[in-house]
Amino acid sequence: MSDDLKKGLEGVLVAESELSDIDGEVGKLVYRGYTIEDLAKGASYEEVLYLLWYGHLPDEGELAEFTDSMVAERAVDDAVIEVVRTLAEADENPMAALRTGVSTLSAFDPDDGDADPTDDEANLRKARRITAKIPTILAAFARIRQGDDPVQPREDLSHAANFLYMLNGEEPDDVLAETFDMALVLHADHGLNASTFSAIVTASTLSDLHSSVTSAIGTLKGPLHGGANQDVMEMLKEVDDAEQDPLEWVKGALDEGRRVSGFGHRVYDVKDPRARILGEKSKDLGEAAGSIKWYEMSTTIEEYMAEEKGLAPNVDFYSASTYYQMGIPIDIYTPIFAMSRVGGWIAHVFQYIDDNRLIRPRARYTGPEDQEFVPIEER
Ligand SMILES: CC(=O)SCCNC(=O)CCNC(=O)[C@H](O)C(C)(C)COP(=O)(O)OP(=O)(O)OC[C@H]1O[C@@H](n2cnc3c(N)ncnc32)[C@H](O)[C@@H]1OP(=O)(O)O
Ligand SMILES: O=C([O-])CC(=O)C(=O)O
Repeated sequence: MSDDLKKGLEGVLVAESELSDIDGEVGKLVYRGYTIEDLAKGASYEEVLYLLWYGHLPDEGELAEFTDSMVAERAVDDAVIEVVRTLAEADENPMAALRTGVSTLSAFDPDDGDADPTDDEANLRKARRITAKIPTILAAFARIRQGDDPVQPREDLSHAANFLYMLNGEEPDDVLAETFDMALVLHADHGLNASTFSAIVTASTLSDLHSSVTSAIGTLKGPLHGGANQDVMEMLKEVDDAEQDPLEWVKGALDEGRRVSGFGHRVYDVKDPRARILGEKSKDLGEAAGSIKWYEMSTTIEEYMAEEKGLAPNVDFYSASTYYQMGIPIDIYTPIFAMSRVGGWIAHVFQYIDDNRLIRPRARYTGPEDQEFVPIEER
């Protein structure tokens, strides 16, 4: 047994995976051998889900069957919506609300209860239900808290377009629907990131799929992981609202020893390929709207961070201004990340439990030794 301490488990191999591969030196990401650039350009989120869960890209018949099976699961039980309503009225944090919402889904899942956690067919049915219902829960939460009624899912729209429809109460145009679909494709999987690791730690105890996804949502919520996309937009807004020079802002933040959200990565030494794609999208959206101020502010910060800190943007940096220009409320950026990443979490859980071993690392004990126990009344 090695006594080397690997803080943050950096570089530690704990599993084999066929799902996604990252080359952090050149900034390359692939899902099952397909580059993220090709998938972003050519595949829908539904195709990527199929690829991750079933191992190959679907043909037209397979995709139609899969899509129908997902669409059929979009509606959420009224009792779950009532829980969502209570959370929205209590002004719950959206990620916390999503975490509780997904946890609540298990009470209404016909395959939950005493189901064998390694039953592949039951797990796939649960996977479809959880993934199809997350957008419905999230859109309902976002609407209820602003005093609007939830909008029922439509059957004729894609996963991405249906979410925007349920969120805004109107069908998105093609640019919005395609941009959002692409964002879902980009966020679907990323090796053993922290939230995916949480999901498989939970699965490795032979717990159920809802528990794995709930654990993962809680992990994605933090500002060092998925929570960074919200922080990035709040930072850009702060700079803009104060009519500050972005360079001055970023210098000040670094001088105070603060981290700049959306920069740095455990695996990438160079710009995250997803940030390259989203940066272009952010610029396109700005040009279409007649102002690229968010894009320009972002690139100014990017250049300074590269020069001063040698740090490059991660996926959260340019997703922020992309979502902002799509009119999406800032505090649901991280739940949107979860809405996509659930596909990857589930794929990793399936893969891991196929050859399961309990995940249980060690901590080096640094506490006191040989203490003499003193009964409470004598302390
Ligand atoms: C989807 C995702 O999860 S992508 C990541 C989203 N998170 C963020 O954007 C938050 C900001 N980024 C960070 O905090 C980090 O870069 C992380 C958490 C992503 C990666 O962390 P680690 O691999 O553990 O790197 P670590 O925290 O050890 O940082 C290494 C050095 O870079 C510095 N650094 C890393 N990121 C940043 C940053 N964003 N701003 C300023 N300094 C930074 C650290 O202060 C540290 O410097 P030091 O050695 O002088 O103390
Ligand atoms: O891989 C990571 O550590 C974080 C990340 O970029 C992701 O989860 O998409």
